[in-house]
Amino acid sequence: MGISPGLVPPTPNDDKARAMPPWLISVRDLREARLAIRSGVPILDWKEPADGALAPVSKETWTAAADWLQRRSHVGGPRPALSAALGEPGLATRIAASVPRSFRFAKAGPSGLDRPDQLREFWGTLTASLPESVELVAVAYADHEAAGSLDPETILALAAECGMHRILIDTFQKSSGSSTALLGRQRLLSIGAQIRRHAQWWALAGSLGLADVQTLQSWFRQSRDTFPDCLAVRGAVCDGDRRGRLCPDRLRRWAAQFDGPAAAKMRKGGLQTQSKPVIF
Ligand SMILES: O=C[C@H](O)COP(=O)(O)O
Repeated sequence: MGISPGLVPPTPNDDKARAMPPWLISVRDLREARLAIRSGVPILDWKEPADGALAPVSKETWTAAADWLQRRSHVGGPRPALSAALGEPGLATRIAASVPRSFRFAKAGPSGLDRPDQLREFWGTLTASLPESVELVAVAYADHEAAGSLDPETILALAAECGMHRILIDTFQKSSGSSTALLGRQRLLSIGAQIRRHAQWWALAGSLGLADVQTLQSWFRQSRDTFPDCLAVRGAVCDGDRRGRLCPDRLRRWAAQFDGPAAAKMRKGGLQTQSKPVIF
């Protein structure tokens, strides 16, 4: 079971890319998506940040995003991969079937699911509902106690068992610090190593600021191969907090960090379709 070619960690000769992976921005509408694209973001995560960590946008906005992506294929230029946030379990299972086929990824929070069998069943239901072309990403919360969910290490192990290729680590509450502060150096290094042992790809989110990125780079200096494959951001690129609008100046500051070969490769359309997890 492998990782999509376009999302494979950078090659050993690619020092700059190894130092900084591609990034992802959460957007709530087309206006924000256009702004994010101008900053060279290869993955757009569609969510309503004012309604929770993984709250979805409306189905109409999904459709508008899919149409916009389709139009971009006619005019040329970078085509981002689209990802849909589905919310937490109850809502996610109701709306998963409506995710447009042209979205690459979907993810749902595991809050309230504190037993492995519950999480397996949840992922199975979502996988059966999502269009075949949309890959389900496993989510673990750094502040899992607040979410009433399993801890990240247990979720990673279950995801590997279920044949899932991609993991997002985020924070459920957006007021209790960053995922780096919550998990700390030893746990994040160990999580990175656990993910690599299973040849999985991972994105790290959770109130990340540029200072967190520097901290991560220093923590992972001795084990760059296990550094997150993607850093996912919202609050730090907004006016005010994550519920505000994307801020062009902040986007520029972040974009300067991510202008590496790995991001360029992804912008050229290196993402490949991933097969469904085999267990479901
Ligand atoms: O998936 C990315 C999240 O939306 C990150 O949001 P945040 O940076 O506000 O925690």
